[in-house]
Amino acid sequence: MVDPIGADVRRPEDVPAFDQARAEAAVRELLHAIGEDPEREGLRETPARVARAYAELTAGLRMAPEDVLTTTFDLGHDEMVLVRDIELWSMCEHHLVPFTGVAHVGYIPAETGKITGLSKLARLVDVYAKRPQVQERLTTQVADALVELLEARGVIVVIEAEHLCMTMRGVKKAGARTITSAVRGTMLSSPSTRAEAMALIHRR
Ligand SMILES: Nc1nc2c(ncn2[C@@H]2O[C@H](COP(=O)(O)OP(=O)(O)OP(=O)(O)O)[C@@H](O)[C@H]2O)c(=O)[nH]1
Ligand SMILES: [Zn+2]
Repeated sequence: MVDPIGADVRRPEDVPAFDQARAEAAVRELLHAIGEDPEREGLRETPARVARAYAELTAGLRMAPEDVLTTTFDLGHDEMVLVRDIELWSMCEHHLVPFTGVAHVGYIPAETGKITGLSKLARLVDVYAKRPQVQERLTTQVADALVELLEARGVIVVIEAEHLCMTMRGVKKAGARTITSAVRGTMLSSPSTRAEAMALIHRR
């Protein structure tokens, strides 16, 4: 099943287990294809290493947001919470090379004051970053998970990233940064709330 922006919307339990042997065979084949000799000393362990690396870099495919938003507290705090500059490494689904940057994640809790641990916001970013991605979808998935699971009244997610597929190949424009945002609830309906969040995000 695919959503309008092409996301894989399978439940994590419906995603097959990572197939180490198949990934190793594919990397060996890729080495052949580029004209290398996978049997030479320096490359002998490479297919296994690359496969393990891909297992780690795609671990988010086998995780759901509720696996990381485990700790919620009813603190009665209903004002904005914003974690800025969350380091981000993901993998562009067009070229399978990294894109990297920062995510800023802010929300206005539900009226009950239901909040989560700050580290869980960073873990949530990783659930969606550790899979083949496009930046726009990553941004909206993080925002929608906070609306759904925390019942947050307002959410803002801003991601600033550099795509290595634009830096090391293709147009080769180092330093170009892509900025995406997803805004929900009161962050959308109240310009002053959104302006406050933006000011906090951009304060240096
Ligand atoms: N919207 C969006 N585009 C992305 C993202 N990551 C990579 N891309 C773009 O995806 C596009 C794929 O374009 P194609 O023309 O199919 O592939 P290509 O020939 O390799 O394109 P070039 O990168 O321009 O050489 C490129 O323009 C990439 O810059 C992303 O996160 N979001
Ligand atoms: Zn790319």
